[in-house]
Amino acid sequence: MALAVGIRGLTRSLLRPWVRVPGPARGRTEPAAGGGDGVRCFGSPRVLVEPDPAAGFAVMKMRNPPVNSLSLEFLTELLISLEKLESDKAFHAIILTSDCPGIFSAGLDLMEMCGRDPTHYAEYWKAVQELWLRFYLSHLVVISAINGVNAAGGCLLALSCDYRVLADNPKYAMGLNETLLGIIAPFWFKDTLVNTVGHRTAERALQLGLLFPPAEALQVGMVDKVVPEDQVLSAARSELAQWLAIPGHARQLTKSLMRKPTADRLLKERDADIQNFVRFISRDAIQKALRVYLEKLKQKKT
Ligand SMILES: CCCC/C=C\CC(=O)SCCNC(=O)CCNC(=O)[C@H](O)C(C)(C)COP(=O)(O)OP(=O)(O)OC[C@H]1O[C@@H](n2cnc3c(N)ncnc32)[C@H](O)[C@@H]1OP(=O)(O)O
Repeated sequence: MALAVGIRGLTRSLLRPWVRVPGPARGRTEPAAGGGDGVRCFGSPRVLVEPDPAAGFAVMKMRNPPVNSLSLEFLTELLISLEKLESDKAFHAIILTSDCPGIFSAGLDLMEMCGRDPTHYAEYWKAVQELWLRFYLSHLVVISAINGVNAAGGCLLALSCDYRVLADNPKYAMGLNETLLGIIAPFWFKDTLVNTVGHRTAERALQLGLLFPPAEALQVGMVDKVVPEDQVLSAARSELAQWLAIPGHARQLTKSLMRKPTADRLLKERDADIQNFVRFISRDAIQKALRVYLEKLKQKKT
């Protein structure tokens, strides 16, 4: 099986980088995230970036409606946006949020894991790994402004940030709910959760597939702050000030010191992890479980 799917090659083949933002924001000069004037938003079809270079950060808005499920194209666009900001010395931080009302992310795109062939599963999983590694180890400060429900792979993305602000709405539960789908969070999802909430809470949360409403998410340490819904972005911006006041090299090296051992575990076994995923997801019983789950999501509407 061809496992060496290069994400950089993939991004080049899939996307024209930095296409103008489609829809209402196309070609428009919007107020920058931090309030500066005249800075152009940029991005790709599924990721809108509102830069505020004067303040040193950008707001990255996920907009893959209806539920910001992490499809291969969407993962690729998120990676391109991150790379672009990381390679520009004007930016020291990102605020990651959602442009889909009430939804931060529904997690990995089930359509990418259902009824496809092993080569596709391998390519998809490599992109999921890459997204986690790049966000988890980013030299930028990454703060998530979680403005909606946030399941499984979406929760992993938020857990990879340096700080999490969650909107105080009881509907906005978040967690790694994989077991509810009959699947298993991989070891690096587990490690990221353990590093955030501790072993006992993670063990219970992972086995039961718990999605924590805001008050509980705060209590177990899954998020750092819960604020009224209309203050999520401003709270993230205020928090950023403290992080940006620290000498950058000292903060970055400390982040790496804390996170590298966890990332190295995956880096050492990356291909084996892909093969495990492909074997697991290709099993008839797992495919059936995912189809049943998808069907339940659809039936919920009727
Ligand atoms: C070894 C494997 C390891 C894998 C590791 C991680 C796995 C994951 O991340 S799996 C994904 C887990 N996610 C979930 O369990 C969330 C599922 N979704 C929901 O609970 C709801 O959709 C949500 C609460 C997010 C939003 O609810 P609504 O606003 O009521 O929207 P709908 O439920 O009607 O959804 C709209 C539309 O989107 C489709 N959908 C939802 N989630 C996903 C998804 N993760 N992937 C693909 N598609 C998704 C849903 O079926 C609806 O489709 P249509 O009926 O065609 O409109």
